[in-house]
Amino acid sequence: MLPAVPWSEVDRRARAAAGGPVTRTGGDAGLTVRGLVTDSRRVVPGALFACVRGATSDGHRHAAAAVRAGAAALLVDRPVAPDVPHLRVPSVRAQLGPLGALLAGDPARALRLVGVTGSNGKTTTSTLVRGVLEAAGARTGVVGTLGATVGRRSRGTSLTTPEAPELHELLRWMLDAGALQAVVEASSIALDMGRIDALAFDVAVFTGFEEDHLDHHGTVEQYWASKARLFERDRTSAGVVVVDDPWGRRLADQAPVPVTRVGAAGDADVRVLGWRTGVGGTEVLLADDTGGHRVRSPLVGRVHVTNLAAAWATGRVLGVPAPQIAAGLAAVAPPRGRNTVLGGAGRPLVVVDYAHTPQALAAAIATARDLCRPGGRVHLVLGARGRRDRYKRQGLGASARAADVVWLTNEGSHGEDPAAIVAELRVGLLGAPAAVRTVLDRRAAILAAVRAAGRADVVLVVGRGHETRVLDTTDPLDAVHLDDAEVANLALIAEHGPPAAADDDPDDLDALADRAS
Ligand SMILES: CC(=O)N[C@H]1[C@@H](OP(=O)(O)OP(=O)(O)OC[C@H]2O[C@@H](n3ccc(=O)[nH]c3=O)[C@H](O)[C@@H]2O)O[C@H](CO)[C@@H](O)[C@@H]1O[C@H](C)C(=O)N[C@@H](C)C(=O)N[C@H](CCC(=O)O)C(=O)O
Repeated sequence: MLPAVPWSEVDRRARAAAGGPVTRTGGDAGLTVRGLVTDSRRVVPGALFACVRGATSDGHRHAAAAVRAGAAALLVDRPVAPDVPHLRVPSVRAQLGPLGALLAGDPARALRLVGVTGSNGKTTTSTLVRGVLEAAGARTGVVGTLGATVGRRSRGTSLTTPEAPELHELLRWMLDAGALQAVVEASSIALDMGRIDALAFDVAVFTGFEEDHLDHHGTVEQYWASKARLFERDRTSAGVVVVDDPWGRRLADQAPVPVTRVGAAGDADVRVLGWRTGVGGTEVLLADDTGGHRVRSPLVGRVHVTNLAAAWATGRVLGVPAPQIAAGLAAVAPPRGRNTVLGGAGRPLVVVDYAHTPQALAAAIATARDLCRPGGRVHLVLGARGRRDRYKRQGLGASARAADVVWLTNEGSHGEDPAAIVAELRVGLLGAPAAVRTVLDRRAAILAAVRAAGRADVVLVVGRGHETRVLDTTDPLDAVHLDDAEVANLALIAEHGPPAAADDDPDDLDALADRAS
């Protein structure tokens, strides 16, 4: 249960955080508020309702509804309901972190915190870091794209990084459940919009970078700058940075906090010396200041090599002994929709992955190629989400050229014409050696790919990963259930029968070729 906080205390915290004048109106000495809410449809009696100006709506317009739902007071930047106790501040959004923390009882002060950012690999790395910290004996919560978890309890979230009040409430929930530590996925948009304000991380992790979310950030430089903010002194004490791309290298060079460099480069502090991956998992050979280490993980795919190395480095920075880190990494099960491997046992393999950027797609195709049996082909089921980051589509098509057969399909058009989205993907595929087919119905596309695949082949279904809802209109209420892994499993059974009893697949790491980094 969230604490009841005196109105005067809210006023004091708001003044400390504000960059300009704060005016308190109404509210007698006995007034308390419980919980900070930014959506009028979620107000509970006694809450403080923050009127946030957004891109499509303005919370000030919903203040009356919030009061009707029982809001005890309002946080505003212009007067809207003079009779209701309110605090007027220069920026409501800028107060969400400080006041969200206060109204959740400042849980972050009692938790050791790790923040994870990067274009790809945030979810996997967060899950791995949690595994490392739990192996060291302390209960650890995690919040990110897959929701929030502590112990065996989970809660759904609608954003990768929730709005600050929800995030602080989740940290309170974790603390109350006995957590001593928490791992927070920090998206660039969240960093930009202040969703992780009022959190001081012990370690900030950067998993890598490629162009994304330019609809929001405008330029790549701005996108990088948003991520780099996590490495400022007021946000973290230390950094762990994958330096395999120039943006990571630049971050490691410019960060004002001590940084542990991770990657294949000779000057990396945690250096990847070699790796191999297959259906049985991934093995990475690392070197750090304590010597060489062999890390084994059930996660499948080359993209996880640096995720594992970054989680290793985070454990080291937090003082976890090497054997416990290795045990923790070995015990973490693959997160849902991150190179989830289905099939095998006499049937083609199907890999379901979240890859939705050109580089992530290229890496996913390379992993699918690693998993093919001799002579096997890669069938790629590819779409692109409507009404978001349209500039990525031709790049996705270009990466798809590395597949043998490409099944272009719908990935949730959000009101756009699915055929027009596919046409834009096709531009990147012009002249490609790959055979390209279009099946707009996503279920039918997955089924067709699985039907066409031989025993040595791999069907790679990308874009949605763990997601189970798909939307083809602009009204979120029209979203329907669609789970790529579920469809692929049904297709495997329909086309190739149930798994054979004797599994003669090469699911032993020793059967796999070594790679030198
Ligand atoms: C760009 C962005 O992040 N937008 C978020 C932002 O929307 P917005 O500013 O347009 O808000 P708005 O809809 O205009 O509403 C303004 C205010 O009025 C309130 N309201 C609105 C209607 C109503 O009836 N009552 C009411 O009180 C809203 O709750 C809000 O506080 O505030 C909303 C409420 O919190 C968010 O749902 C919305 O996320 C949208 C849905 C979104 O899709 N965001 C994505 C792009 C995002 O943040 N993704 C990142 C990155 C993921 C990754 O790593 O790839 C993430 O962290 O999830």
